[in-house]
Amino acid sequence: MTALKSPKTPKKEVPLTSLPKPDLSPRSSKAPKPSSSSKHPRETQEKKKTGKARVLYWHRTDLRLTDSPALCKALEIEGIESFWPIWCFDPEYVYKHRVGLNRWNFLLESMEDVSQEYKSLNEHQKLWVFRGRPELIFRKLIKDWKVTHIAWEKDSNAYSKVRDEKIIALANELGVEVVATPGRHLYDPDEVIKANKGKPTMTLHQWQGITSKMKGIDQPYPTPASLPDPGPSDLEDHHEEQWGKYEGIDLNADVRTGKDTCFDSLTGPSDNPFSVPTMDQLGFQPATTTIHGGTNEGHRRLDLFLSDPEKVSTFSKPHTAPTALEPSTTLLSPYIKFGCIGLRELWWGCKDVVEKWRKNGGKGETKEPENMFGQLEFRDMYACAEAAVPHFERIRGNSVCKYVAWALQNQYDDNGNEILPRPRDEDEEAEKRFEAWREGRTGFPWIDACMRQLKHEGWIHHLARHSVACFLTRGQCYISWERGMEVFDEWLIDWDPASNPGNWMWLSASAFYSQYFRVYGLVSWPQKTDKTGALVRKYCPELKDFPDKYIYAPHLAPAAVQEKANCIIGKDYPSPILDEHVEKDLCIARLKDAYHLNYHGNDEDVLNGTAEKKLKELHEANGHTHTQKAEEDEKKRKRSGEGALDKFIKREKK
Ligand SMILES: Cc1cc2nc3c(=O)[nH]c(=O)nc-3n(C[C@H](O)[C@H](O)[C@H](O)COP(=O)(O)OP(=O)(O)OC[C@H]3O[C@@H](n4cnc5c(N)ncnc54)[C@H](O)[C@@H]3O)c2cc1C
Repeated sequence: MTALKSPKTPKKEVPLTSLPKPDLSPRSSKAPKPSSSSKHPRETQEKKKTGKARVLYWHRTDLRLTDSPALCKALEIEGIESFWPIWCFDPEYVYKHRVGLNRWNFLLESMEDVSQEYKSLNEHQKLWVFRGRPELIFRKLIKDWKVTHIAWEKDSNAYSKVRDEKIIALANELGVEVVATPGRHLYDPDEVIKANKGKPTMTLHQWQGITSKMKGIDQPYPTPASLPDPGPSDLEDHHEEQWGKYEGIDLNADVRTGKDTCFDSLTGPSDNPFSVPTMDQLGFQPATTTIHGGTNEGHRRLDLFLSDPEKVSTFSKPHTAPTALEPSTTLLSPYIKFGCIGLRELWWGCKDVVEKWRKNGGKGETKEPENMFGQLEFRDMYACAEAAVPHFERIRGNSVCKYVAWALQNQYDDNGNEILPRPRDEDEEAEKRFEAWREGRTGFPWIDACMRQLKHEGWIHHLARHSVACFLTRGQCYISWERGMEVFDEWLIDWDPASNPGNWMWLSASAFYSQYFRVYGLVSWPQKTDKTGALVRKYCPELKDFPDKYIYAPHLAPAAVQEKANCIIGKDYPSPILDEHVEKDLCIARLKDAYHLNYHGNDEDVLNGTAEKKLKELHEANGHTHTQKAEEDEKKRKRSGEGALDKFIKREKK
């Protein structure tokens, strides 16, 4: 294990009242290795019958030991006799959520890493991994292991709340104490929403106003330097329950190998019980990403960022480069998503560095929202919106989402449930555009490179996310943001239930942002940070020999240039699927209509279909349909004596 600096000495003293006493110290003090003469846990327990609490610490998206308020709170429980850090591999997650191979891989690596961290504190410890539905597992463990407390890091998003409620109900039924502690955000979203009178925070300014009246952000919490022993680990599995039973559709079927053994038994293979499953056991093919999970890798990246005071102090998100081959931002999002690093470590680490930089006369310090603090605040702002808005992840029923008559919107049955698997939409053209976008073959190299990078790596730069999301929705394709979000749900390693829908609503000008007329250019935008098209050459290798001049618009290259580059557009690389400028104008016009009618996802007219009808009528009346637009363009061209492609070439020459 690498010795890591603590960003700041914690000011918070954690009272250590429990017996045996876990040692909580800052991460910088490397955990002592257990001596080779350590006794077997059961033997040790015989001698120390001092305590009576038997605690399960349930890891979810907090795969770290550092800066964990929830873990600290769990270790403070009075009189701990046995302590098991556990993980439940839930079939609902494995089958019901779209999760790409890169995120699976990252998760398993992070679980393995945290398990090793536990081992380094106490040789009898590890991450105890179970395979099955948490409510069944907890029932069994409470009975068989005589558990008295269940502790976890509380999250406020809709997914977690449903899961938490089940376990809380079970604990109440069986007389077990629950210790759920927030820690995934700078401020507990539930508290912020309460302070905002139950309303979501829809601007950063609003979030800042509310939190400025709350207690300041906690300092990083200390890392345990020792850990109580686990209790007995025998657990009879008579297959009395179908631990991994799942009857819905397997949304990850397309990335499976056809054989999955993860849920064959509650505790995993008999020769390695409670172990972290492998990709193979989960039935998955290998991942493709170069981004690796783990609290150690997360801290290495964090330390690297903090070791550059100028970079930290002058960080300005709009000035980072989406075209860079090496990430020009921190690439900490996957580690934040899986809780491999603590948020307070990053926040106070940056505060410390910036303060020193200032004292040393550093110049050019950036301010919120573009600096690092602003980035983390945006994350909290979305969490406080998601937790307060039912159906935040879709249009229908979502009170903050403007209604636009997008193509390929989610379909619902009479009971309001989404129809899955999704029937192919009647709008063939939109389906084709969507597939081309997803697969990175739109004929616009910047979009295609970003989408191919996303699929391959599970991460792309924030402004690359802007580009592809804008293109798919209000920029050119006029396709529902729900469809784009779903692809991100699957492919992003850093997928977050608040940040993903929140940012998709932002980019489609459905909420948080309203300047729908500002659209990213498919050539001009990437050219701002890289005229050579390095990212395109990497992810669209068929274009690698095009001269810089045509790298973002190879369809404009003369035939001789295409031949020389060994890539004929329309044969070796697709022709553009649409006319960038015509579609942009149409999209802006339709968004203007939608803003005029100003419907939201929970309006009665949206729920009963009237809004869509009214909007389409308005588009028709205003001349905002493809046919009307084509006729109008044709007339204009005839008047000016222009050929169909002339304007592209002129634009290119400018
Ligand atoms: C359409 C779209 C979808 C997105 N989906 C997600 C998602 O599912 N999960 C996710 O973590 N981020 C999402 N983002 C936000 C942002 O793109 C990523 O957080 C960022 O690119 C991660 O890279 P980084 O760690 O290098 O970021 P940095 O610039 O180094 O920022 C540091 C941290 O700040 C937070 N952050 C920065 N910008 C945002 C933002 N706009 N919204 C929320 N948090 C932010 C992240 O935790 C990030 O790790 C999305 C953005 C867009 C446009």
